[in-house]
This record gives sequence, structure tokens and C-alpha cells, in this order.
Amino acid sequence: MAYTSSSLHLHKHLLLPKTNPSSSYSRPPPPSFVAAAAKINGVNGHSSKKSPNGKAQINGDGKKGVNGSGRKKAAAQHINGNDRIHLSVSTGGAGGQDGFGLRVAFQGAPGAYSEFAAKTALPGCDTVPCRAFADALAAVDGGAVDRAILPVESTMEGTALRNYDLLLRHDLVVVQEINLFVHYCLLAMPGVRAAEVRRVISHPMALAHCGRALARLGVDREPVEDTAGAVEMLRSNRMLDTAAIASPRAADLYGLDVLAHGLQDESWNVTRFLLLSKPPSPVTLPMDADAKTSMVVAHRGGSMMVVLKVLSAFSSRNINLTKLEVINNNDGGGGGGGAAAGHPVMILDTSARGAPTLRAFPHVLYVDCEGASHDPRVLDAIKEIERFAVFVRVLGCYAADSNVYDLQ
Ligand SMILES: O=C(O)C(=O)C[C@]1(C(=O)O)C=C[C@@H](O)C=C1
Repeated sequence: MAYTSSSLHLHKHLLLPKTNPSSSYSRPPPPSFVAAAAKINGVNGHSSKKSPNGKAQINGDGKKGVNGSGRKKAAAQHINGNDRIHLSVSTGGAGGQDGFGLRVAFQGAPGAYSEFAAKTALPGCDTVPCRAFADALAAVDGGAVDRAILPVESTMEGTALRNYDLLLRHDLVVVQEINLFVHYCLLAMPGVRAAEVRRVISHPMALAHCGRALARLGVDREPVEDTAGAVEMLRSNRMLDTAAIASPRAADLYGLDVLAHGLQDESWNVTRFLLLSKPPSPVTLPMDADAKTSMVVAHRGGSMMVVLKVLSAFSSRNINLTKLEVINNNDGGGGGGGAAAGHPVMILDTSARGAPTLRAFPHVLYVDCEGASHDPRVLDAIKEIERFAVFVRVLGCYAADSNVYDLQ
């Protein structure tokens, strides 16, 4: 394989016991999000539509969003042993930032998981639907919106390499992280029975996460841009032999029936999202926050030796890592591993004077560590790494959030 990735996932939430969240399922109240009416490149225009069932307002009038009522968080308060996930109602945004007046671009139609992640991070924000993640990032880069939200890894699939590729090509900083519990439901037009379903459409990640359930159903699978977009397509074309995999909220939003809950192959299915902004970071770390710093390290090869050196740079300063992903492109041939399969990782170098330049690196590490980027220990560790690395770019410093938010 020409382009490989191996990771050491050290997220606290990944160490949580596998409880069965679907057993505590309760139908959520309809969301009350308002998607901003911004028209930016690639925006799919979903925002200007009223919700089909009239329950939720996706009215595109550009007014401020309303706090998503019924928002819960499954707080991962105990990460060891067999403790259960503790459910509690959250009143503020993750990290305490409410986001009123901010416009956040996400990929997909209203009701996509990314939109829920944005509203969880910043409950007061206006969400701006975009056709593709690239459009969402371009929107924040170009100043059309204030933030973009990007899923970067999931407990079932590991790092979303394609989205990292996108992130690294832009001059954006990570300002917040958010972990979202992803419940998948099978949705169909009202009255359609499971036995009538011949085909299931959804985002490729959702189809992959529900592989076993779909095999049991013996249906055809068809990837589309996003989960909520699949629901919208189903609804607007009145497809009676097709179901969509999406969230229970999307069912409410578009007035579809839920044929099955908890379709994911693993009951513990969490996606980590990053909220991105143009630099410098507009978010001030709260004094009492545990900080996290994300960076990308490009090196000359010999990954395992480099990994040891990176680990030593941090461990000698008593700094914990929460992510270490090794990306290698050895021969330039084909191979799996993401959008950049067979290609070096392209990283925008923002360190040089003058215009930032896009540079190609075949050997790269994605590293997240505990501690702020201005912490002298972290600064020293980075300085040490810079002695043997080709290039280091800090992607952002933000409040660590080990909670897992559950939006049902
Ligand atoms: O399609 C959506 O609803 C999304 O928000 C995208 C996305 C992803 O890209 O991973 C987000 C979370 C789920 O894992 C499934 C799909």
C-alpha cells in the first residue's frame, strides 16, 4: 500500500465502556435550528426551504439561531472500569461559548450530523449548509462565514484522512473540539414498511458504519453527499422503495418514519468534530480550561524512529498525547488510506514570510497533545521536534472537551 496510516488513538472517549445507548432511546423534540440564508459557493440552497413537516424552522431568513432545545450530553465523566455514561442536560455550549452572531458552515443539508455538532458547540450560531466539506472550509477561508465544522475521526473508522487533507491545505486554526454520539436510524416515507425497502442511501461513512445491518436487510447501497441530503432526496422524490440512514432529528425535520433505531454496527459510535476559524484564533482559552494543541509534523522518513523521538520529546516533559497518526507515502503508487492515496500530504506552509505556500510531504504525523501551545513545556517539545523534523505546523490550541454529546 503506497499511502498508509496507522494511529494510536488515545482519546478518553475511546476508552469508555461499550454501553448500549440505544437502550435509553427517547424520541427527541423537534430541533429549532435556523439555518442562515447565506449564499456562498457550493451552498446547496437547502437553507431556503421550510421543513417538510412544518415542525422545525429551516427558514433561511437569516435570523439568529435558536438554542437547540432538548440538547443532551452524555458526559463521559468516568473513563475507566465499567462505569456507565452519565446523562445530564447541558445548558451552555461546549466550552461555554454560545456563538450568537456567528455563522458556521457545515457540509450537508439541514439535519446533518455536522450541523448538530455545530449547534452543540455553539448553540446560538446560525448554521450555513454547504454542498461539500471543501466548500465549508473555503467559506470560512474566504470570510463568508465565521467558522466551519469538520468531522476528523470516528471510533469506528479512525481518522477521516480526506478531511485532514482538506484542513491542511487551508490557513485555518482549530478553535474547539466536539465529540458527538452518532445514532443511525433507517428512515422511509410515511407508510413504507421495512420489507418494501430495496435500496438504502446515505453518506458513505454512515453506510460503512451500518454495514452489518444493511447486509442483514439485503438491500442495495448508494452513497450520497450527506445523511440529511439523503433524507431530503427521498422526500422530494417520494421514493417508496428506498430508505435513508440519518439521525432521528432528520426524521422529525423532514417528516419521515423511523423504521429502525441504532443501526450502527458498534453501539459505541462517536465522531469527533473540529471547529475551524481564520487565524489568529478568536477564542480565548478559559483560565480553568484544560488545553489541547493539535499539530502536523512532516519528516524525512523512518517513521518508527521519528515516532519514538516525538514520544520522547513529550514524555520527557510529562506531556500526554491524545492522538498520534502516522501517514506514509512510500512509492507514489496507488493504495488505500484516503483522498490522497498515492500522493504526498499537501500542507499549507504559513510560517514563511510572504504568501503561504502549499508544500508536499510524503511522511507526516498528526499529533494532539495536552497543554496549550504557549505553555513553555509544549513550546520546548515542539522546538525539540523541529530539530529533526522537516516542518511543524501548529493547527490550533483549544479547550479539551472529553464529553460525548448525545443529541437524541
Ligand atoms: O452526513 C452527515 O450527516 C455528516 O455530518 C457527515 C458525517 C461524516 O462525514 O462522517 C458525520 C458524522 C457521521 O459519522 C456521518 C457522516
